[in-house]
Amino acid sequence: MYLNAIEEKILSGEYGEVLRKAMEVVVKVGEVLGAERLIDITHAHISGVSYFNIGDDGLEFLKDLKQRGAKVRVYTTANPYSLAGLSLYKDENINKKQIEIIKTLIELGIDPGSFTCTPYEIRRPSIGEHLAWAESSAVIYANSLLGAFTNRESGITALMSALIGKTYDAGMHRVENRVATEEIHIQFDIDSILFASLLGLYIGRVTKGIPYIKARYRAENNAMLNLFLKNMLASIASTSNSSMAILDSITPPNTFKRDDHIEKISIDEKELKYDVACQSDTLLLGCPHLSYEEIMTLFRSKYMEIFKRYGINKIVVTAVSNIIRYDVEIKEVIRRIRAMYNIDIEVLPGACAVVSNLKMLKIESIYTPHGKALHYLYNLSGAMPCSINV
Ligand SMILES: C[C@@](O)(CCOP(=O)(O)O)CC(=O)O
Repeated sequence: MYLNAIEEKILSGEYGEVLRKAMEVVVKVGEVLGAERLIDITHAHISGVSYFNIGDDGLEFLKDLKQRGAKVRVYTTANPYSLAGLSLYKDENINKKQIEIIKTLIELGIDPGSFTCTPYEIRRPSIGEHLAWAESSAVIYANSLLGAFTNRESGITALMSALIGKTYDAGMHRVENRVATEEIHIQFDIDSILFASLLGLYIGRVTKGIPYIKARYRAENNAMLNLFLKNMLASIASTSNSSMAILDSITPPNTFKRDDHIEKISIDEKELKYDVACQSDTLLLGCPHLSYEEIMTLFRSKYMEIFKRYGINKIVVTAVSNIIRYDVEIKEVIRRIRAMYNIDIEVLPGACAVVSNLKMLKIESIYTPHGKALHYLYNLSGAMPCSINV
């Protein structure tokens, strides 16, 4: 791989051991993927934040980096923390360790107002920006909807890229690699989060890499349309390694190439099964995180009546941290919903229920319309996910 003079110096250790190691990791991964050079990034997003996922070893690794003076070189956001970040566990040690992870990441230079799986709601990349993002749902959103360029990084490679402000020029960073592998025709109107999700989970299972999706979306407003798209994409990324889908008439032109001689697949509503026979009195909304507009769209009578019919009396909402700007408005709606429907709502900015041990919080099962949560909840949190048609 060609390295410029500064990159060479970093790699030879002239700027210290932390940067040398970070450069070594990025160059090695790049060489394996056939990169000929490094490119500058504008924004890194790291995963590996939940104490339940990274454990003591992960925390030690981050603390060691900090002690060696590591600091990110570019704007960097981080994934949400587990519910232990809000001190929700009886086990003080778990809360303490999660808070230490958060503190260490902030000391490394991560935006303290981030901690979200939707970093594009904190800083929206422009078309053509090169990023080093982990978090599969954010990666596929950035490539497919925003016209940005990022590979699906691991927590470690994204962090190493953040430290040097660069990534390797391979994979999704090159337009010639952004070619659809099959054309998928959706035979029904996408009109709910659940069906957008089930469709995404299905597409993830059949795609060879980059599905070209032709679909009609029937959404009441832009917030709902965004919910359909982001849940479909997050679900594709849950059941596949895919880091991009090309959405007909939506994905920005010139950020992908077309090949007309690809397999055509058509998907009918009947193929999407969701008869999970389980029930709960609790609903999880916000996987990926909800924005303020999305919360307000879902906190309306139309949906509360559906939730009541399912026997739900508690809603846990995980959301992008910047919704705290609308604290007064959100609290007022929550108060009205409690009075009218007897449903308690807890909004948790910055946190993620899916990466938290829910069994320890005595949550055995939970309703959710989100495909990513339906896919990961059981293995990551121990709670049984029940699908709800919203
Ligand atoms: C399932 C997933 O969202 C878990 C992220 O948790 P953490 O930030 O690695 O603790 C990872 C992904 O989808 O990229």
